[in-house]
Amino acid sequence: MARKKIALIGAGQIGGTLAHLAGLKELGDVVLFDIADGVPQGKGLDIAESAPVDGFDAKYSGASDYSAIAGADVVIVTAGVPRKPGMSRDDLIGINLKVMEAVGNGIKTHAPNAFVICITNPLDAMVWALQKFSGLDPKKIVGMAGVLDSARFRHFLAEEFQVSVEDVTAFVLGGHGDDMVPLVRYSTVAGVPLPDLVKMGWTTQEKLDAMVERTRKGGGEIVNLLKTGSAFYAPAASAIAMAESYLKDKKRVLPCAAHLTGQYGVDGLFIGVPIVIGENGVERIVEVEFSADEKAMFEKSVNSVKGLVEACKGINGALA
Ligand SMILES: NC(=O)C1=CN([C@@H]2O[C@H](COP(=O)(O)OP(=O)(O)OC[C@H]3O[C@@H](n4cnc5c(N)ncnc54)[C@H](O)[C@@H]3O)[C@@H](O)[C@H]2O)C=CC1
Ligand SMILES: O=C([O-])CC(=O)C(=O)O
Repeated sequence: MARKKIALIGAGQIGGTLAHLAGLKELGDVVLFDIADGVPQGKGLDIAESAPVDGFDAKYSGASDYSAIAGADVVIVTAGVPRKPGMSRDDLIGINLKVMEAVGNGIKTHAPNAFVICITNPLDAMVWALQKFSGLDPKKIVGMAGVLDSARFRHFLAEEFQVSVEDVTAFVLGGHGDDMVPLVRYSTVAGVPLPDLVKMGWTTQEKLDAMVERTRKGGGEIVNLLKTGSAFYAPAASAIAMAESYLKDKKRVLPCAAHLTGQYGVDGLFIGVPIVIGENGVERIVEVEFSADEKAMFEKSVNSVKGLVEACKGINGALA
């Protein structure tokens, strides 16, 4: 059986980490693409030289020509720029929208049947634009944010409760901005919802609220620590989980930015919701019930994404 082909558009901090993880997990052969000629080739060779030590088989190549991604089963897009301290993700919209146009055209020409995972920020607007530029079936393109935001929440919860991260589940939905929606009612330890854990005295409402707030600002916390860029280990791990679910038809239920056509009262936007990822891409959109408070938070987050999409249309008339 031929190996799967994974194309990584952008060979920066996340792209390099994705390439390493894809090899360690033997998901397939990896092509790194970047406009900075030499970087994708160098990272590819460096990781390939680690394979004998770690004992995995995967071919690595680097390129600055889109023809190299031809026939890719999965394309993961991190091309663009990250933010620095003092910036919001939304400040990246102008420069990264131009990048999405180039990447979308490359995918349209060379890998139109791939399952595409967009990571570039501001995420929900960039995945929307990438779908428009590439013309991909909306079921074959998703944005990575919810898995990362939920992982951050799970980490904070596991530390607070002193339990294994494996036994903590969390769902963070909505757009990937500071008004994202961590759903405490749908987050659990060993199946016990967080509000029940407050009642059981495991934590206090104040501490839970603080963890929710820290999750919302989780990206900025890392940006302020790193100073030169943004998080890359957890974002790469999150996208690899999504790619693995597609490549192995695992049908995992993961919070991702998916194209909505009326679900959650949203039409024509990409918003973070729980979806099933299998061999057909987005196989199901899971519509959970919201309380009035949750609905209000979700709508606020959707409105932020709407504003960004309108801004994209203003910048590039072809999207209007
Ligand atoms: N969705 C999410 O949850 C997260 C999103 N991000 C976003 O991911 C993006 C990438 O982050 P990093 O890898 O840390 O940045 P980075 O700066 O390390 O890498 C970006 C790479 O893109 C390349 N690039 C720029 N324009 C290109 C083009 N037109 N075609 C191909 N390659 C191009 C650059 O040469 C660079 O190597 C940023 O926009 C960042 O904000 C970062 C973390 C989490
Ligand atoms: O905060 C950023 O700029 C990068 C990002 O999206 C995250 O780490 O959540």
